[in-house]
Amino acid sequence: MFTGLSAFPLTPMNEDGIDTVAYAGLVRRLADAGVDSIGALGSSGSYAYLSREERARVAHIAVESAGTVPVMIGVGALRTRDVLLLAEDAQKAGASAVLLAPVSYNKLSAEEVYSHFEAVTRNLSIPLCVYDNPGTTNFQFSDELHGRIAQLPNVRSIKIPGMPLDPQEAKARVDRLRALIPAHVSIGVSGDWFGAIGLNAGCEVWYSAWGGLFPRALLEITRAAQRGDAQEASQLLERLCPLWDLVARQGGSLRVMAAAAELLGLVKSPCLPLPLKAIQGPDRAHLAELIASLELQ
Ligand SMILES: N[C@@H](CC=O)C(=O)O
Repeated sequence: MFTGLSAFPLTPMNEDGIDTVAYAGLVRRLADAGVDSIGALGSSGSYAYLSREERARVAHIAVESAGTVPVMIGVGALRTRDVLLLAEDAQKAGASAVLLAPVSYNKLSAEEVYSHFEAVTRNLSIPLCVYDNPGTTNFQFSDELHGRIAQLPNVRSIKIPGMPLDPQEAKARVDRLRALIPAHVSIGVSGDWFGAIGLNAGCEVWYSAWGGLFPRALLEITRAAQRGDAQEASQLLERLCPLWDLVARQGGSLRVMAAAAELLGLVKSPCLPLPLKAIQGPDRAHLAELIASLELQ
């Protein structure tokens, strides 16, 4: 399951908690578009804002609605004990894999992160993807730590943030990591504007937030890269630059994705867990124009 496009849907909320109908619709839409896997409860799925019960509910709906498409469930939490419970819930829901970020409040040491992954993988019976996302966890993995964690049982993929923009430097980055991790562990790129460069540099999977909303456009890029058409993949991604510029201006994808989902009528407004809010004002109007002009669907 750790190849191609892994799409990360939003988790829409309403006044009662999870908007289960809208969520099932978002997941079915991804499965119908033909994504290779679905990443439920990633950062785009607001995992850090939800209770254990809400997360278990989301995991069940994701697996049920995805049909035959494998589902990976985010199980990150501050305490190892809570991660173990969340991983148990994900396995009970029928998840194909779990995604684990070293969530922190106090800055974690490399040894603490290693022990955390060691404890979780020891208790898992499904694959795990290591979620490297310093922007939200405040933890910077070294390549050496990735190499150590990748040797643990059940580790099958690493989701790395970003990529050098120069193709040769990107390839060197992937090659350096590849030399440290076993062949059965795939390397995935995230940060959507790096998708084509990462796949072209040898990443096997694109972990994509916007793939959770516009699967067809991002699948086109993924398939071009997979068939070796690096130029086509880069050009298709560059076409979306105005969207990436808007995301950069807003400091991340989540609030922009929420507004896009609301504009498309895929979720009701407001759809994010408070205090988060979808973008409003001129940038929201600009987003509506972009969705139309870029023919995103
Ligand atoms: N980081 C995103 C996915 C890829 O960009 C998420 O966790 O939702």
